[in-house]
Amino acid sequence: MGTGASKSTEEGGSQGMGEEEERNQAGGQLYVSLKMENYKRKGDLIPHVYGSVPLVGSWDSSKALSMERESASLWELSFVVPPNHETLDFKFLLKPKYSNVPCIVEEGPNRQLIGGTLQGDARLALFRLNADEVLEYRVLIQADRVSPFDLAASWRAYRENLRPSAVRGIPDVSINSAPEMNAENGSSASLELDLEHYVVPAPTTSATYAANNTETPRSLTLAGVFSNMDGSGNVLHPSKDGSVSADRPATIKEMEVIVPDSSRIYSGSGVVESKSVGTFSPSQKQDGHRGLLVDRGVGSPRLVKSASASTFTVDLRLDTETKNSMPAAAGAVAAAAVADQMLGPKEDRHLAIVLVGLPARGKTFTAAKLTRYLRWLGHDTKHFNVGKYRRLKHGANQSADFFRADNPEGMEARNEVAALAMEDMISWMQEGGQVGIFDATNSSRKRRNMLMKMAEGKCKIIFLESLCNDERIIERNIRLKIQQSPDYAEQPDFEAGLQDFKDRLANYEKVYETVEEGSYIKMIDMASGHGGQIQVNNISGYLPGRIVFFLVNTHLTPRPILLTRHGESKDNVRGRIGGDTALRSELREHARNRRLMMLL
Ligand SMILES: Nc1ncnc2c1ncn2[C@@H]1O[C@H](COP(=O)(O)OP(=O)(O)OP(=O)(O)O)[C@@H](O)[C@H]1O
Ligand SMILES: O=P(O)(O)OC[C@H]1O[C@](O)(CO)[C@@H](O)[C@@H]1O
Repeated sequence: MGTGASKSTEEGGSQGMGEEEERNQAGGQLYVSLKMENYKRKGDLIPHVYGSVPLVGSWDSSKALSMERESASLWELSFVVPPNHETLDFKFLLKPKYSNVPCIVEEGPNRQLIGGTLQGDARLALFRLNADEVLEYRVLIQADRVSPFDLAASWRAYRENLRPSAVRGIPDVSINSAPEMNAENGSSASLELDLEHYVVPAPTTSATYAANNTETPRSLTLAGVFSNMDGSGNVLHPSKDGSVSADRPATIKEMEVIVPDSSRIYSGSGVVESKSVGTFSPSQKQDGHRGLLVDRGVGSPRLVKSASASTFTVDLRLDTETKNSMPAAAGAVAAAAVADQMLGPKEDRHLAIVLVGLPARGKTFTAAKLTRYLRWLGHDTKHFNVGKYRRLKHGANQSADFFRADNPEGMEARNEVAALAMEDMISWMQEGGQVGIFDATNSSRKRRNMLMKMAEGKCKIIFLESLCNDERIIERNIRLKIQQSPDYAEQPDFEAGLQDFKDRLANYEKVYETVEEGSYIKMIDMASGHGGQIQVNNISGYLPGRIVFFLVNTHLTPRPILLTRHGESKDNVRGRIGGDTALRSELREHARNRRLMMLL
């Protein structure tokens, strides 16, 4: 018989509430393992699990998580939830891995997991194939509390070996299994948290254009509204999450790029003074987030009001207490992502970062970097680029006239694709997505009002405006855009492309309205190499604080990274390589000088 042999069940009766709460406080997550015995594959039918929360598909069988074959006839699905997770109703079902038909849901009421404990009687899973044929399988459901350290170790082992491991007795972590290329063997699940997905564009040599890596319109796959080429030769590839991505190496044209002096030296104290100007809501609370948060060793920003009411200082010194109390562990990222999906009031779970800025102000660049950072912290984040939607719907060869504010067709077309991208982003959030990054110029108050209306009651919006007053940087950016953007891939004449982009920019400049409404962060001259400024208004909460911290610290200009070998060590003198002995004493001075050289 299937059992709810969870640790929590056994402990539930004997533990006092205080103790249980204490254990929750101490961190750790519940590692839930669902197993089905003796299932021999019937055609392409594979056991799946679906249920009431986004993690298991929100009762949408097409998003059910497929179980993986652990041995010839034992199937398993495991995931991590916080100990005080929402009630999880779920059922087993049989269906093909890449299709939703046939879909045979197990008979009987929903199974229910509360606090890692299976409610009610454990029972066989019964699948009625037709009037005469019923299949029965024993299922095992187990929840174990694991510490962030064990999770981290298990996660690392998984990443390193890509096969089941049993570090400290903990089975492998498998979260949000997604369809993979090899449908036949049904082995290792791929992980939703593909932290390497994003490539930050390197300005001069990047072969990828950051906007290509962003989300593709849902309607592209559903209704065929868009063409399957974005006008620049991009081929659309189905990806593992069922969406489609487009990529192609940018056409590199011969041109000269002027790279301004990028040196930015911070003082050794780690305190950046007056980098930020503006208001910061006193209601900011670092502890307002209920999910497990991962300290990535970067600390939290401490925003200290200075004597002047309108300025504050960002203190970047690490809070050693916080640093030591949380593991900077990859495995805990997984737990954080799951915890974030399941905890907190619904309206607080979704954040939209809406970029604002004239063309060639680094919006896409910033959006891609921020996406990667937030994913790295464990937050489910997606980047929606309206330019990509525009290219797919209207082709990539629109001239500057398309972007004139007094061109009603152009305006309608632009607003339409912006609304489509926003709709897609909100739908994705309603399916459990956490942070959406909405990347367009959003350069008029009217457009931003439209977005705020669409977001009402669904997500919180923070505008992130990029302003740049340095003509040299703008010129460099524009030249890079002509080189890399699919908008100019078909334009063989670099100068003609340059002129068209400058005309486009002029059209935007005529009607540009800087952000003065709502919650916003302004990045001003951040790429100038002279520090720049960040202004914030009406920003509060853990995640927005992290975002400000990231933007303050991010490097926007190319800079050298110096690597150096250590000098000759005492072991080296004895002919040994490796070990960890001290340097030859006469080399210590040399090492000190070398460190100094690197700091300069
Ligand atoms: N804060 C910034 N200010 C100015 N330039 C920046 C900034 N951040 C990055 N950049 C540079 O801007 C260049 C162009 O960036 P990007 O394509 O992201 O611009 P964009 O604003 O999205 O343009 P568009 O609206 O035309 O798509 C990048 O190569 C990057 O080096
Ligand atoms: O419709 P908006 O807000 O101008 O923003 C989208 C447009 O911004 C751009 O990035 C401007 O260059 C275009 O690629 C894109 O079509």
